[in-house]
Amino acid sequence: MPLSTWGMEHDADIVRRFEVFSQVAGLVMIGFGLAVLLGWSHDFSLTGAAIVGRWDMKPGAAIGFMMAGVALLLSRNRGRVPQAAGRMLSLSVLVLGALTLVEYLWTLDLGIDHLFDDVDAHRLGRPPGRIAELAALAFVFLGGVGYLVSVRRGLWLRECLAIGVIAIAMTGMASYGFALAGQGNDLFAHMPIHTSLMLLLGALGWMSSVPTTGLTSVATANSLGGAFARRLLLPALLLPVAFSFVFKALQSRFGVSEVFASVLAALFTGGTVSWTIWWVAALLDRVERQRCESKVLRNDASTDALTGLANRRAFDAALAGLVAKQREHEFAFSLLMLDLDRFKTYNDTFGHPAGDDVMRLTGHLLVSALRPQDVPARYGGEEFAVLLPNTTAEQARDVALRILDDFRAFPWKHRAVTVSIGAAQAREGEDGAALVHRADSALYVAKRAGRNRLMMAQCYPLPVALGA
Ligand SMILES: Nc1nc2c(ncn2[C@@H]2O[C@H](COP(=O)(O)OP(=O)(O)OP(=O)(O)O)[C@@H](O)[C@H]2O)c(=O)[nH]1
Repeated sequence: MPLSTWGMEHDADIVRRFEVFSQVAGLVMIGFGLAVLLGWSHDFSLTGAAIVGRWDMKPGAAIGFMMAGVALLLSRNRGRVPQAAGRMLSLSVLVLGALTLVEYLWTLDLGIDHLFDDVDAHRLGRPPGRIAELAALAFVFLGGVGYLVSVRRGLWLRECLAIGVIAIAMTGMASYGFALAGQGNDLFAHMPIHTSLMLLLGALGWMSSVPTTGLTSVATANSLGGAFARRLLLPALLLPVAFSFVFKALQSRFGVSEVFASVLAALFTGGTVSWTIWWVAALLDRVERQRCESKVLRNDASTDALTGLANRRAFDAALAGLVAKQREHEFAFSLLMLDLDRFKTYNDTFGHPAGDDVMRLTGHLLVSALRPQDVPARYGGEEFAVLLPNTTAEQARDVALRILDDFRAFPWKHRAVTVSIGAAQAREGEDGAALVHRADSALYVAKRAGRNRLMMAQCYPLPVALGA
């Protein structure tokens, strides 16, 4: 079932997947935070084996991620108490980050950094267990995102804050590669890589929890743009960071020169961008071709091959549409039924191919006599029908007389070709079949009256012959 927000159509399945991702992100943050806290309390480093020489996530950060994770899980619950609890937790994440920043800015110690003994503390020259500066800023942003999502306010501020968290997380990840290569002594040097990863997960989790609003609505859109965003955004976000990380790690672990590592990172990043552009171009090309093919197929299915007019199926659909529209609004429309006169003798005398030429020319004559919104159709054999929207019987009569004149004036190849016309304005509540029947009956009367003329189907007992 498609959901629609901001004029975009969203696929319910994709929306659900994003919501599930947000819940998984919440669970991972809680689990990771718990594991880190356990590590601190039992004196082992969770990431020590994988991330040599780097310090672990601080206990304060682990608690921040746990609170953000629970808030994310609660965001799915519509109850008032869980909603209020989720809002409080998000505000707590914000306050945690803000207090840490206050500590840095005014060299204060508010006592929030002393949960566990930190062996790195002396090396860093700051209180034990204090969250890195940029991680603290990211917590302020992350808490803000969570709060704004839960109160359904400040859409663009919320998206800007989420992008801020993502930017900090990605810079943290990229600079980790440099730090590995022994060149990182800047702000990011003491922000652990897994803090960056959890921040990224938190921001994406909050953005995915409201998948039909903000920037995420593009990724869940049921369109080509949505398909691009779903497939390309995350790789585009992560791959360049991953490359710089991997090649800097190569530099530090295997003694690859800095120039060579940078060249490799540039090559792979450039290759990824080129591949992405190629992929988008190939997909656009395929979509364009499919659109052309389906247009041809659609035309084939609704067009009469000989005359180029609408076929019977398209006529029936257009008639049903007008009948339905008339039921909803006050709306006049009329129908002309046309039949070539003595066409059998034409065929018999000049041959079937010459008869086909007449059929084709009839198509041209009708199109040139009508407005773009009128629907001329081949009804069957040498019988034609014309639907005239927004047209009263009087106006339909003028159109039919014009067609009669056009046939009479046309320089036909072998002999004059004329047409008989029956016209009827749709009555209120009348169905399509009844309207066709009345116009067809008028056409029959026109034939009986001598052909080459118009007969109006009226409310009067006797039809009125015109144009003879
Ligand atoms: N060439 C050609 N002839 C067609 C086509 N469709 C129908 N016809 C012919 O149109 C003729 C219709 O003949 P009738 O129904 O007897 O009517 P008529 O000769 O036009 O006479 P009235 O309608 O009474 O004026 C038949 O000979 C059909 O074969 C077509 O697509 N091409």
